Amino acid sequence: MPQLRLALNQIDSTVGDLGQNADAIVHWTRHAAEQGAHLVAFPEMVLTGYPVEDLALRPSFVEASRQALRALAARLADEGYGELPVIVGYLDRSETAQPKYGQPAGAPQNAAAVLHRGEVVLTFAKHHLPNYGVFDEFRYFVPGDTMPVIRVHGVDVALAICEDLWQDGGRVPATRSAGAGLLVSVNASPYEQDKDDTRLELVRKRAQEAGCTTAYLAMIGGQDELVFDGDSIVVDASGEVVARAPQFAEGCVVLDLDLPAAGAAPSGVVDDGLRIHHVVLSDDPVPAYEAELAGGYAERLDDDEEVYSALVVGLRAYVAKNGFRSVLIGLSGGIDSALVAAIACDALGAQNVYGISMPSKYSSDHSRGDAAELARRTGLNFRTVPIEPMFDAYMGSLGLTGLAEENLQSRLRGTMLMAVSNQEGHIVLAPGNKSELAVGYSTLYGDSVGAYGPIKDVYKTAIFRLAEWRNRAAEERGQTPPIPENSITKPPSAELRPDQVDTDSLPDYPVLDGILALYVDRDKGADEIVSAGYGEEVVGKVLRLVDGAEYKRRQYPPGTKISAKGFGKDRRLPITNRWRESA
Ligand SMILES: Nc1ncnc2c1ncn2[C@@H]1O[C@H](COP(=O)(O)OP(=O)(O)OC[C@H]2O[C@@H]([n+]3cccc(C(=O)O)c3)[C@H](O)[C@@H]2O)[C@@H](O)[C@H]1O
Ligand SMILES: Nc1ncnc2c1ncn2[C@@H]1O[C@H](COP(=O)(O)OP(=O)(O)OP(=O)(O)O)[C@@H](O)[C@H]1O
Ligand SMILES: NC(=O)CC[C@H](N)C(=O)O
Repeated sequence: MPQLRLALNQIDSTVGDLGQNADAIVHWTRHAAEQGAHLVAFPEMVLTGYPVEDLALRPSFVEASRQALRALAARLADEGYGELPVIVGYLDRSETAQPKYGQPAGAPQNAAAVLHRGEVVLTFAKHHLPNYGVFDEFRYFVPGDTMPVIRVHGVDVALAICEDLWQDGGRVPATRSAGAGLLVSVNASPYEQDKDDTRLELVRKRAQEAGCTTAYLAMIGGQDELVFDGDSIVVDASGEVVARAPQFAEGCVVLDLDLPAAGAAPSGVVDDGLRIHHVVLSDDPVPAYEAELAGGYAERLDDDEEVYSALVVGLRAYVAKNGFRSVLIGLSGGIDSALVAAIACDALGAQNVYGISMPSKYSSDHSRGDAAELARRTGLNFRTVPIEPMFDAYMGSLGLTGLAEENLQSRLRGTMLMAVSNQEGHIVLAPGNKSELAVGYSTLYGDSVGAYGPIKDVYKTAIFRLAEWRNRAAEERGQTPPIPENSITKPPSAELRPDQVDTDSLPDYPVLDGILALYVDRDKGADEIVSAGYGEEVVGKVLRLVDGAEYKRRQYPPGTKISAKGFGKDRRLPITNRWRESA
């Protein structure tokens, strides 16, 4: 059996930065060459970044991607890596299919290419286009209709792109029909809780269907609301795991695979009308090499650590990729802003995190003290600016009462945060959680101001769990737990009027989150939620609040998605909407 040394580069790329992405590909190809690799792969659309959204509709960007691909092929050869075949995802256009929006050139395609000896020797487009959740690929792309197979050192390697593995039919059975000895799938699969288990089962199943070792190469990093968690997987033809890369870590998995020698060159049309496109790069057996490398098996993170890591990676990517270094947070002494501050310190370093306590006449002593204690524990930059003089000035002019008076306090804090952001250049983090966003429990242009919402997809009940996990993790490492115990144990309160607590307006969080999980995440109707054991009255109230807060959510900043249904592209509801659920 020939052996093939495969290098899977689980790396980050930045949407639109063709130059920097090409540099990263060269860097990691050099690394793979130094490791003696015979075949090198990079993730889906690594050259352009993923997802490019409506940039795909701009012919200038499509051309730039095609041009960057050709330049990359030449550069790899110039730098001495021409003999090494490199699989690179990029944005292409079809020479034949008409664009959907009348652009002058052919329709855009989510494509990948094999670069060898300075040339683009093979290109192919994704066959199955995802069009659900956060994906809109039918909006942009036309599907590919070939089955790419490259012969590398006497092994036939079939190629696929992400969704090609998620749907039945297409390139997986075609890999078997083509008699390939290895299937390499390049991916950009956004993080969701528990998706690692789903992916593992998927890859095992598809390897058995394809009848060959299957390498699933994942992307790492973050793009706007999405986090890419890595977790590349290689399984053999029987579905046994051969290697698994770490989650949330950039790097290269290099492994030696025993693979069957290729037979006669595959040709013809196979499953789903896919025409085999077979390119022989090298029929020579693999040159002798010495060191035995193993891909290894990185242990999975536990559930809370995994979510927390996703929140850290998502925030870090957003801040860095948008050209910022520092963030600003209003610190109330409560658990939400404390958790956001802990995440920010882990993502950016405490020296880049700025917190302001902005007490009003309703702020309790403990809320001021807890905010200061958080700053002491984490080392973030801290100051206190009371809002009372500004509040008094507004009240003197307007004579506000009730909710208007309450919301004014929140808005003064929002204005203050934006003013300091303008003055000092930090971006403002919005500390709203998924429970609050669901029911509209925040003040528009008040505590909802900001550039990014790190915990907007985390329910309040999970906020407590994550805070406790982060403190426990610190203790286990012999460090100071970042979040003051009091911020975790005191009853949540907006402190906008005397003795206010969240439960004055909302059901207890376990009940609220239970209902939201059914209504928001699973689109259950009122009857089904009541049948699940929740009271008719509370269900009616929560559903009314959720429906009535759509306008507020639309104006909320973007933030890291961790669930299968975040408040972003996953859940698109009309703002103007008279449909109401009744139990
Ligand atoms: N469909 C629609 N499309 C566009 N705008 C719409 C609208 N419906 C109302 N509006 C407008 O929205 C505004 C009302 O919204 P808004 O000003 O936010 O005020 P509102 O939602 O009435 O009140 C804020 C609520 O959030 C609570 N809160 C505030 C701050 C922090 C926290 C916390 O614990 O985290 C909780 C507070 O106790 C109160 O219950 C009005 O200007 C109204 O005209
Ligand atoms: N006294 C304050 N000083 C600074 N920021 C504040 C203050 N009060 C509220 N904020 C900001 O407004 C956000 C909403 O806070 P609020 O206390 O109303 O409710 P919360 O959702 O329970 O949040 P938290 O758990 O952080 O207190 C806070 O996370 C914080 O960023
Ligand atoms: N880029 C893709 O095709 C991703 C789609 C796939 N179902 C996933 O979530 O992993």
